[in-house]
Amino acid sequence: MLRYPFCFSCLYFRSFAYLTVKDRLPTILTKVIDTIHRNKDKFFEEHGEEGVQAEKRAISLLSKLRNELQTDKPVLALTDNVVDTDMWNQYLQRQQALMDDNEPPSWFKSPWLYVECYMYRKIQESLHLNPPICDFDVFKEAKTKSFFESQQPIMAICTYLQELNKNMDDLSETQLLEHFLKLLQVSLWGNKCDLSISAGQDNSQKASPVDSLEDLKPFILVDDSNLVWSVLTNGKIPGGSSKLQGRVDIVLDNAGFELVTDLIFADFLVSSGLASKVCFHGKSMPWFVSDTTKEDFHWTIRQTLAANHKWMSKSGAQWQCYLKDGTWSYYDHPFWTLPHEFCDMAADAPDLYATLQKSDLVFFKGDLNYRKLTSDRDWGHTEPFEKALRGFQPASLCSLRTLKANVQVGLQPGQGENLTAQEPTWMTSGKYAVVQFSSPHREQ
Ligand SMILES: O=P(O)(O)OC[C@H]1O[C@](O)(CO)[C@@H](O)[C@@H]1O
Ligand SMILES: [Mn+2]
Repeated sequence: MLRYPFCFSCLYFRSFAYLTVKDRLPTILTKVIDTIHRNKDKFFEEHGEEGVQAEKRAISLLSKLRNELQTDKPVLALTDNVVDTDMWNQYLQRQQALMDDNEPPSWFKSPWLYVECYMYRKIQESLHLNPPICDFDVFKEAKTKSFFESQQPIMAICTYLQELNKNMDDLSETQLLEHFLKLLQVSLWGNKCDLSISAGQDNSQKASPVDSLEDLKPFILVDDSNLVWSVLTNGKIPGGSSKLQGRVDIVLDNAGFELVTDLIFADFLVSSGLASKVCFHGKSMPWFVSDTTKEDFHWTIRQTLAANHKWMSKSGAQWQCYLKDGTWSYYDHPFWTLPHEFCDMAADAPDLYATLQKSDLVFFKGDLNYRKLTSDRDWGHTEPFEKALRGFQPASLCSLRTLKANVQVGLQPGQGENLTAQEPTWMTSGKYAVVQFSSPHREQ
């Protein structure tokens, strides 16, 4: 039987996992409680006294949750009876079976990935159990703020895109490749701007993204962009003129600036003819503070369209058209907000796996997706990406991720050790990134 490294958990005092659960998660919960409380008047206006009672009950459930987390109590089964409740409760059973001495899984004695996802799902449960306010997005304010705080760089990349679109037909293949690499990297570095690593603090993009790409290049630890380009050009080396014109999927991460960079990249893929169709995948509930929901996705496009800036507004209008005519589509699937590693997808969400199999290339944005791709385990840094995927290969795939958790595979011998010696926090600071590719069609 194959043996895999251990999952990260909070058992190791001072580990990043431990500090996240001990410090960052309670801070996020406190902010959630505060947000719900500050919206009391809104709940009253919308639902009368029932809304106020719902607000009180939700806060009391969340305070209880924070206390259970901080005192390492057992993780409890969910009781809200919605579409994914059974999946969560079955997963708890699975965790229980893995525990030594038949102890119940608890906050600090379970895999980090599991308890972190569980906290976000429990926030949702506290709202589900209080129906008048069950659709309230506790992170909406933070996501909106991050979008508005990034207006300058958003204008800059929309202008870049529209200038490029005007001249698209005259570009040589080499020029096309250059623009492809730039916009891929803009989308990559857009992942710096998540609000979970900063426990909800402002983390928005301030500088113009295209200008800083050259300076950021040394921080890309694995760069498989050429392999991604090969897929999009049917394996032809620059100089040929073949374009794939196939289907690209983007498994989204954060709303705000990062989402705009993904939309820009998707626009480029379609307007250049490299892809004929883009399918976006988002979360079906508020998740890890800044992750994109269906509401965030459409809100962002509407805001871009309504902006008082010619090129932003033109971009937003184009994106609306792509959605209307089916060139772009948005999907959410409950699997993205389960705690499962992606190698479980084929068995636990076969419909989603089959959907991804129809794609020619799937981008996975962000750190959490990387943790799920690699099962959040303590792999050696030189282990091949394919090995860490543990059979998850629905299609050619590429992770675009800035490092914010201590898993990283596919490095050169000595690369990880050198980084650790120079900069002990290289895996969690968000300063480094990877463009990491894997394909079922690739010779290993
Ligand atoms: O938005 P991303 O890139 O998935 O990052 C989510 C963050 O949450 C974490 O799971 C830690 O809370 C890290 O992995 C990462 O910092
Ligand atoms: Mn995120």
